[in-house]
Amino acid sequence: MTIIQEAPTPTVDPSNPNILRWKDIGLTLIYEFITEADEAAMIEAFHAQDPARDGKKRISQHFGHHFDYTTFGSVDTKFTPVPTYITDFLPRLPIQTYLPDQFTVQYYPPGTGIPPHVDTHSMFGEALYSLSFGSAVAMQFRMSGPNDARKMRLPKRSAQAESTEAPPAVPDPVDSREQGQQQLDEEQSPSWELILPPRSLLLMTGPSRYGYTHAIRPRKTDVIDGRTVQRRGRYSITMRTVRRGDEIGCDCAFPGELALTGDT
Ligand SMILES: O=C(O)CCC(=O)C(=O)O
Ligand SMILES: [Fe+2]
Repeated sequence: MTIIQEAPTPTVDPSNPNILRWKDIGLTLIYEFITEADEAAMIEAFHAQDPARDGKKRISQHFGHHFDYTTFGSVDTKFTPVPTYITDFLPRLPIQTYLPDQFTVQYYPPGTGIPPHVDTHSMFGEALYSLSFGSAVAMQFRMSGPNDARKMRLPKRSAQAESTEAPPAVPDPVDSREQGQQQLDEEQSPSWELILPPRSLLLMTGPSRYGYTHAIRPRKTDVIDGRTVQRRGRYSITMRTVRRGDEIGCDCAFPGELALTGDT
């Protein structure tokens, strides 16, 4: 059984109460990063391309360098121009030394979510952003362990075939008793949920980016400030920076990586 614990307490930026930081795990949440007018325009732009709102599945739109669900990397030959509703806010992202160049806009009808995963370490830069709009949602974090890495879904074909890098390592086999114990430990490793309000920007770096899985549980309600609240349609823009050539690879201290689910 998964143990749910209280979310750790953030530090509020002394000069801007809209900025919350969990410094030890590299997590930042910025409230009201976009205006309500921006939000309305983004929702309209999304549905101009994908009119359905009443489906039961998450819908994704890809901009910039596409994510390739067979390699968990990016496709260099597929580039979709990035809409101005995204490029307009890039100069306000908290990290300006490098900027995202891959954008996935997703619509989550109420009741849908995304399974626990760690976005690929080797293919994307450290900073991982999620801009939420349309509805609040709870994002669940859980420290990932070696068994999570073992469950990693390897790419169907290696994006590194053309590069000089070795393909992703297959985790060492372990004896089944040890594996069973680890599985138990991990199932019992506590998870906690963080409410992402509409118009907020989440930035994951360090441990929260590499050492924790993140997920959205598929359910119709969330508990916000002690009240059960119905989810409405929620949208997000996941922003990543594609690593290229020599930058592909990962020497971080965290165990393995879980690939994204390839269902979109
Ligand atoms: O919808 C979100 O906020 C996060 C989505 C996500 O984790 C991803 O696309 O990798
Ligand atoms: Fe993710």
